[in-house]
Amino acid sequence: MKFFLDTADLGEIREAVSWGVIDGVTTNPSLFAKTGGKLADFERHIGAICELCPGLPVSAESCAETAEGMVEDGRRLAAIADNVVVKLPISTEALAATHTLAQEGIAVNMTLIFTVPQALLAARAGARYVSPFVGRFDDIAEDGVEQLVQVCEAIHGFDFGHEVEIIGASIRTPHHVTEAALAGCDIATVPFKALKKAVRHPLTDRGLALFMEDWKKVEQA
Ligand SMILES: O=C[C@H](O)COP(=O)(O)O
Repeated sequence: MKFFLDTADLGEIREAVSWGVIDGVTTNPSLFAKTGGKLADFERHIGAICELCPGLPVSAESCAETAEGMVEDGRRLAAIADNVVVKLPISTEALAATHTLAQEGIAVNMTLIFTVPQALLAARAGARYVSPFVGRFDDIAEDGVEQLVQVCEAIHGFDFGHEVEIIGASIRTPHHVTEAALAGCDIATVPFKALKKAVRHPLTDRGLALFMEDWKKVEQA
């Protein structure tokens, strides 16, 4: 399974890319808002992310409400850099926009996917990436992992006539990362904080402390 970083923070992207584990970046309006950036800075900011990870897919979301608006945004976003993927929240308008953008060779990441039918429709319309959410199910006391498993089974068993990768999204914990991998996700998009947590384990910390202690004995001997 590949890892995308779910952030619009340039410092986080720079650091995680330096670890050699990042295969792409996903952003959304909430993540961009967190950076404190203004609307006028949005496209420049996406360009800066693309420069930090050349050749790796970077999802940039359109907030248009009509298919025409999404297509227009999509073309403009795709012109920022070759590695931009246009992110569209699923709706009938977004399906139509995806159909048009895909025919023009512009990759779409269809987001806010919570069910198998939504995932199938996104892929049928031409989405290159389909993003089922996990954590937001947990927020309403439902099982996000169960839905993720079903989406993976439904998508991977069908030939859509183009490549479709599943991005496990709304991943909040190392446990979600494990479940996404076991469900068969092609990619998990993980916030920086959760990615850092996934590196750690209390037994790793304890083992390292012991190694350091014993090494001091060797040094003193
Ligand atoms: O846009 C996709 C994000 O993965 C959503 O994550 P979140 O539910 O933690 O906001």
